[in-house]
Amino acid sequence: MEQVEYDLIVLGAGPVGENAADLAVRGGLSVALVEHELVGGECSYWACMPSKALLRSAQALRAAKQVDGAAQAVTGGLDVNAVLRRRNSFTHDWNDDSQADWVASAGITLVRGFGRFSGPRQVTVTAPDGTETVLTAKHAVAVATGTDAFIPDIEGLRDARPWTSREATSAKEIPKSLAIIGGGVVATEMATAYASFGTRVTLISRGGLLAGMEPFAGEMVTEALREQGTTVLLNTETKRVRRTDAGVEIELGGGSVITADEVLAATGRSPRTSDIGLDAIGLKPGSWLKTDDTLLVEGFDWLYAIGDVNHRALLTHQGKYQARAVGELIAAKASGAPVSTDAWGTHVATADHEAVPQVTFTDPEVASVGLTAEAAGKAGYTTSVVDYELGNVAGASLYADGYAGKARMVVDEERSVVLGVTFVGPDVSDLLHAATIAVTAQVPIARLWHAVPAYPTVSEIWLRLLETYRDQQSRH
Ligand SMILES: Cc1cc2nc3c(=O)[nH]c(=O)nc-3n(C[C@H](O)[C@H](O)[C@H](O)COP(=O)(O)OP(=O)(O)OC[C@H]3O[C@@H](n4cnc5c(N)ncnc54)[C@H](O)[C@@H]3O)c2cc1C
Ligand SMILES: NC(=O)c1ccc[n+]([C@@H]2O[C@H](COP(=O)([O-])OP(=O)(O)OC[C@H]3O[C@@H](n4cnc5c(N)ncnc54)[C@H](O)[C@@H]3O)[C@@H](O)[C@H]2O)c1
Repeated sequence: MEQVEYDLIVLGAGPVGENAADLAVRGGLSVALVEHELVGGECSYWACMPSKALLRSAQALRAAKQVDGAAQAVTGGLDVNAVLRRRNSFTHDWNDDSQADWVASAGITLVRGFGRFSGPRQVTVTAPDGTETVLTAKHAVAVATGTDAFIPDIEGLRDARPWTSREATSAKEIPKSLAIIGGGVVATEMATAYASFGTRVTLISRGGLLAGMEPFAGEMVTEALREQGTTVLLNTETKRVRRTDAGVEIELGGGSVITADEVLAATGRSPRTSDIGLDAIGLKPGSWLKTDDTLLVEGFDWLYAIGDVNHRALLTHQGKYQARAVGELIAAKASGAPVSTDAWGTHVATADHEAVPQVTFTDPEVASVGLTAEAAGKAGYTTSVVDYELGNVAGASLYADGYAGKARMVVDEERSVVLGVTFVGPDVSDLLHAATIAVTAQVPIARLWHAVPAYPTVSEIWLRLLETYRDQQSRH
């Protein structure tokens, strides 16, 4: 059995593990990056990239159809085979050579195989041919193993071999009908994509859609999905699922039965920690790895958890943000350089708490950052809520005929700063970063008036929100 020592071991080469390894190498450390599937992780091959590729073509088609003059040039429908071909180009046909080449060029040692803790600071990697290598970490181990799809305990569901996000994002053939259980981001995005391919989609949510976001986001997406031909069943329990010769049969709470070729379980995620030897270091297998803001796992001074597996914010960009903090922190600690761990310091992931941006790529898109009005109230802030119809902005009316959308800004009255912003509308995703800067930098409202949006862009929504806020204030 081979034994090797590195300054840092990173377990899992998804986007988050890759980034942590890169930053640590840049800080002068030797790093082993352990991966048992594809370098690039879920995001590159079965999540962000293929899902967005599946959505983009229909979005472009819709955008052209919404502009008189361009609409006349749209004489055909979506070419689904071309969409799948384009998706395959983003996943490199599920081949990770280019990412493995990047890892090597970055000076990181890629160790192919399945890693498990075999003791403190020690990871044993079982290679595909069964050989074992024991890796020892001089300074730290960072767990970046991500998540699997969570399949709930619905009678018959597991036996019915449901699709998860993996099958939905990598499908080579498009089913004629698809039932989706769940009302979150995966459910709404995949309903949007498959409906655009002509699949008969039935979405079954036990509540509303997009819980945790501003309520109008879920309401507008529900309405849009229905207009796009999806059957959206809200407040509906899934009682039983059964695979038949023809596909699947799904019994709902009220006793009615729906049938479909496939069923997609879009019901959340579970941490990939059940088989990584957590018991060898005194932790419970299968648990989320809870961390402090330096991403150290509670009770350890050498064990970090980054990305999805720590359950702080299950998003690639947020995990990469954590990875940068951790890679630089471990390198700084190893060299005796100063560390910066106060709130908003270099080596902490402060933004995870109240400044997380997210885009849901439905049509309309939902782009949000920070706290919703409800979350801000629960957190004890005294707030004002400012709403504006996006379609009334001159830039939006030029952008698309009949542009319909909505924006909300949540203001902290005590500090006069923005706590959260939500945009719902066609192609609003790139409006989001200005909002993220306003929220993270805690830009005072008085100064925001000096950030002048160019006329006539959709960004003028900022001016409208400020004017509306001013008018609301003057009425009080
Ligand atoms: C359908 C879908 C769409 C999404 N779209 C977006 C989006 O548009 N934007 C966004 O920000 N987020 C999106 N997400 C979330 C995003 O995919 C995750 O937040 C991100 O992949 C987390 O990165 P990670 O590196 O923590 O984990 P992962 O990407 O899951 O990578 C973990 C890696 O660790 C490896 N690994 C695990 N255990 C071991 C082991 N024991 N030994 C060796 N290797 C191991 C795995 O093989 C994997 O390669 C989406 C998720 C889904 C499901
Ligand atoms: N564009 C993006 O940024 C993007 C896209 C997709 C996924 N993601 C990330 O991936 C993660 C996973 O997405 P997701 O949609 O799977 O999770 P989610 O947490 O967003 O939604 C899960 C849904 O499943 C439902 N559900 C859970 N258990 C159930 C049960 N027993 N019966 C019926 N319904 C049940 C919930 O009510 C909820 O509607 C999210 O946290 C998200 O951040 C991000």
